[in-house]
Amino acid sequence: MAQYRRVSGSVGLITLQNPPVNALSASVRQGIVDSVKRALGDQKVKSVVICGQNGVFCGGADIREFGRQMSGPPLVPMIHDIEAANKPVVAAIEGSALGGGLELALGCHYRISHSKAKLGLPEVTLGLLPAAGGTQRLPRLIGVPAALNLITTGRHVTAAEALQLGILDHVTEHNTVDVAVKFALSVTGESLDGRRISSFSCAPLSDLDSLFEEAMLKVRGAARGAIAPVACVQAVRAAATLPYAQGMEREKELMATLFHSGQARALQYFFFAQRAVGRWSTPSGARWDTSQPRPVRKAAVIGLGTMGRGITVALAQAGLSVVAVETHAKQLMEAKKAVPSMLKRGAVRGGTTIEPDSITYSETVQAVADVDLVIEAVFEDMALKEKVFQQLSIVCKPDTLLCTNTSSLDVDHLASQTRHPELVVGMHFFAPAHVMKLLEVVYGRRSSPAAVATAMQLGKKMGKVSVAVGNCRGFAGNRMLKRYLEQAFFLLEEGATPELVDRALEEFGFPMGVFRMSDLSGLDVGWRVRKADGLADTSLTGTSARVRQGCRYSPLGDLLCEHGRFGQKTGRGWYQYDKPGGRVAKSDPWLHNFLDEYRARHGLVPRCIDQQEVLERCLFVLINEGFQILEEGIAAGPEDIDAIYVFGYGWPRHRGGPMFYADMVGLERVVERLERYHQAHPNVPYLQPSGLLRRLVANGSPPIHKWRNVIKNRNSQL
Ligand SMILES: CC/C=C\C=C\CC(=O)SCCNC(=O)CCNC(=O)[C@H](O)C(C)(C)COP(=O)(O)OP(=O)(O)OC[C@H]1O[C@@H](n2cnc3c(N)ncnc32)[C@H](O)[C@@H]1OP(=O)(O)O
Repeated sequence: MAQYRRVSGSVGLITLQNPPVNALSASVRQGIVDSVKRALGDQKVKSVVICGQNGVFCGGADIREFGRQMSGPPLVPMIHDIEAANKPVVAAIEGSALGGGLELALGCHYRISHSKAKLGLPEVTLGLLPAAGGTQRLPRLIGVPAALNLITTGRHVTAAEALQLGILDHVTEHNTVDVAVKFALSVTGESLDGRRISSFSCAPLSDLDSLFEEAMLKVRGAARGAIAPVACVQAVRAAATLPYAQGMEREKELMATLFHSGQARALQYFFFAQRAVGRWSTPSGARWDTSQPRPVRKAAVIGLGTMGRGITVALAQAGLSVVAVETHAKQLMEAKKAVPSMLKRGAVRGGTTIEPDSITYSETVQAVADVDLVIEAVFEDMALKEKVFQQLSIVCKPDTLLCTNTSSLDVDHLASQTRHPELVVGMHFFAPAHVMKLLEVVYGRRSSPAAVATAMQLGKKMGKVSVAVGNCRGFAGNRMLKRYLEQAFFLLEEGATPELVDRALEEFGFPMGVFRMSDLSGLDVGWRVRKADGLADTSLTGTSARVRQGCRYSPLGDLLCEHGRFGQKTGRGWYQYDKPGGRVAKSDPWLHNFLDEYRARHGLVPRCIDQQEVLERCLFVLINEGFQILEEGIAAGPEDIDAIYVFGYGWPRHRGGPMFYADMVGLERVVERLERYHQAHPNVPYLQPSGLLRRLVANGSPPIHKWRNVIKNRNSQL
């Protein structure tokens, strides 16, 4: 809806009304069309102001309407009519002017904004382009390079930046609508000839071709295989090279290629999925809307290795005062140097300042006596962590929340070491902890709703996407990753190379294939875990060398570690690097020889493996584990798993996440391929489709937003 009234005698005030963000639904568009008509037809009205109710101008098109039968007046002619009006129209921007919201404002003759507002054209993040004239008006208003940047990244800019770029005419600290009405009165009767952006020409540039070539290279590099950024560049190019009307035609054509694409569906699904993970629940009935988080003002970090340092920085950046504890003097000294410089770099990036005295350092755990929350980040060793939790339970206030940053160990067992197991949860950060967006909040059997709520809220305060998951080996993310890694190893045994596997995954859209990623994070990490589990015994010979606990096992990773090949840090891993710590992976003839010899030793005849098999084996097995995790209630819904994979494991966002991908591929096909691979590899039990996956197929493969019903109701017929 849009409300219309006359104010100050001669200003027609149109207020968009569609909470919470005044999205341009069919009824809002109809309301605008009707109101503009009324204002222009009313002789008493000399100028018009458009604003949004509740301090938000407009969050853009109503994303929930996409993919449905479109109704109501279309945006393009609506904005065209506003621009063509013979009375000045002023946009009064508060809160957000995004997507279609900013395009509406660009159709107005003037734009006045509150200083706290954010503006942007984020369509690219939804797999679209700004197709209500945004790609044609913005370059004409602010120049091609700046418009290219905003449209291809979708970033939101502050009012101050928007003013500097020339998007806004005025920024105010006062009541924006009042200021806009006053302004509208002041421009009554003035010529509008120079105010219609569609009549502008783009500022000429000397080397247009190389500008667009560079832009194209940049977007292709940033999001492998994503089609929307490419279309955005093409649309802006049309603005720079064609008259407005032809540019609009090109914008429309390009939008048509995107609008119904799988990528747009995936990105729009993911937009809502990110928000759904905030509405967490646990099997014991704790929920986001009924569990009260505790205030956390002072926190502590135990262990200042790579993870502990990152967590310390993340907490300080969130405005907490932090006690950073490291019992090894040398490590403490190094951390005291590293943390401030990480903070400084973060401040430069984010334009913030952190009080240096918000962090105090200590060599003893006694220093955490008065904190509200502790995050343990010591070496991944259960005996060591047990000791730390026993100590914390004695030293801390009785109501202090005790969190562990373990990536796979049993949170319930750690809780059992304390006096208040209900106050223990996992907070699983991803390296680098101050940069990576993902936080897995792991609730144990006895974690209280308040403990889970507090960790979830703290994650949000740190700018993370916090996902609540249950306690099991590897939680959700690493448990799925294990299956993916194992398949990659098996593929090498069967004849693939690291290059072939990585190429397939990178072409799928991962920033790094599994072997490059393994070289980056260090092969020794998994090796230590496998050794602790009694799996990494390379003295075994014959068939038992490749079998553990009755299942197929590949000792390839263990063998590489025994050769001292830990990845980038040693300059050798699945690839070779020019020096230890080198970043550029090169194919390594030693590794290929090693694989040949390994296969010969085990009587494995290499076969030709294509990209499709790589993708199906690696991804479907990971997806299958995801279904198992849903079945067990470790994750509450597919959105949780998808958020974990996009934010923590580099799953390409334009593919929506593993569970959404399964929905796109078709659950029946996933089952059929898994069954086929299981037949070929009967000693790999987790290639068997999970019970939930089969149940969904038996229920007619419902779309992903209905899966929760099937999960909730084991006997559901939907
Ligand atoms: C021919 C075609 C022509 C034109 C095409 C135009 C394309 C577009 O305009 S696409 C839309 C572009 N806009 C956006 O991408 C903005 C999306 N929204 C946001 O970024 C944020 O919501 C926000 C506006 C900055 C507000 O943030 P915040 O205050 O943190 O609230 P949220 O939790 O994000 O949102 C609250 C609630 O609103 C829902 N929502 C937000 N925006 C939209 C929207 N554009 N359409 C529909 N729904 C929207 C959001 O999902 C939340 O609801 P939940 O139920 O919690 O999911």
